Amino acid sequence: MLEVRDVHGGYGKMAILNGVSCTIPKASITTVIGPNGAGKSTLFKAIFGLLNIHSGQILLDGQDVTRQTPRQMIAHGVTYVPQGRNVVPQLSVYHNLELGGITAPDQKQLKARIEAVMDRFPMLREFRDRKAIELSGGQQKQLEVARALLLDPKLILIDEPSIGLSPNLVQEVFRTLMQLRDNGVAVLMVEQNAKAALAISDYGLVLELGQTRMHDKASTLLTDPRVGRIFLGGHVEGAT
Ligand SMILES: Nc1ncnc2c1ncn2[C@@H]1O[C@H](COP(=O)(O)OP(=O)(O)OP(=O)(O)O)[C@@H](O)[C@H]1O
Repeated sequence: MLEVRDVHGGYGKMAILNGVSCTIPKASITTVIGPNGAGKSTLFKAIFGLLNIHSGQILLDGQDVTRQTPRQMIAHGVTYVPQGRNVVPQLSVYHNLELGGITAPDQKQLKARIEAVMDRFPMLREFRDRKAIELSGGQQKQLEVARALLLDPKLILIDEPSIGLSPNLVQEVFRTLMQLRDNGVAVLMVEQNAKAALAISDYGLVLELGQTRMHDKASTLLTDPRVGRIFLGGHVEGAT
């Protein structure tokens, strides 16, 4: 579905991505791992049209989408859930969903789509009139994911979904991502919690110094001693 071909780019003239390549199939989860500053979040910005791309190509279903704007990427079926808390804290859950749908290409369908995402996340229906700030961290992340789903994405880019969440809530968010995968969505996530993320992923992408170092099945990376040694502090099972 998504193909990133030898992308170089950065902020202004400063190069951060120095040759990133990967292929993201439909109905799959890929986790991007790598040391701090490796360019993981920058890769997402490159895909979503928020970065100055110096060279290389980004293809979506075979179509060249390099240097498209975020609005165009949304129209192509790509959504981006940035790092941190992105809900409007003082607004209700329902109002947050309405706001999230503002950029949806088909506004007539918005109400029906909100109903559909509330069917998918019954918690949101239960708390529809509650202020977003009153939800737990995991529930707020689910609200963000639900908001992204209003745009009917085929590819969702999600940056550090587990940050600040307790282990139970992390599992809840991961389950949501697995459900999306089972419904045909491609998920590309950056996650510090690399071992847990790879365990629910189909593929892993290892970035270092803005370059693709490894791109393989998640199960292969999980048992690769290099991954454990370099990026996970030796915590991956089987690593020496
Ligand atoms: N808006 C920006 N302007 C200039 N430089 C930036 C900007 N955002 C990030 N950078 C730089 O780009 C490099 C890569 O940052 P990026 O956030 O992509 O790394 P990362 O792999 O996601 O790191 P982390 O795991 O710490 O989140 C860093 O050196 C960072 O300082």
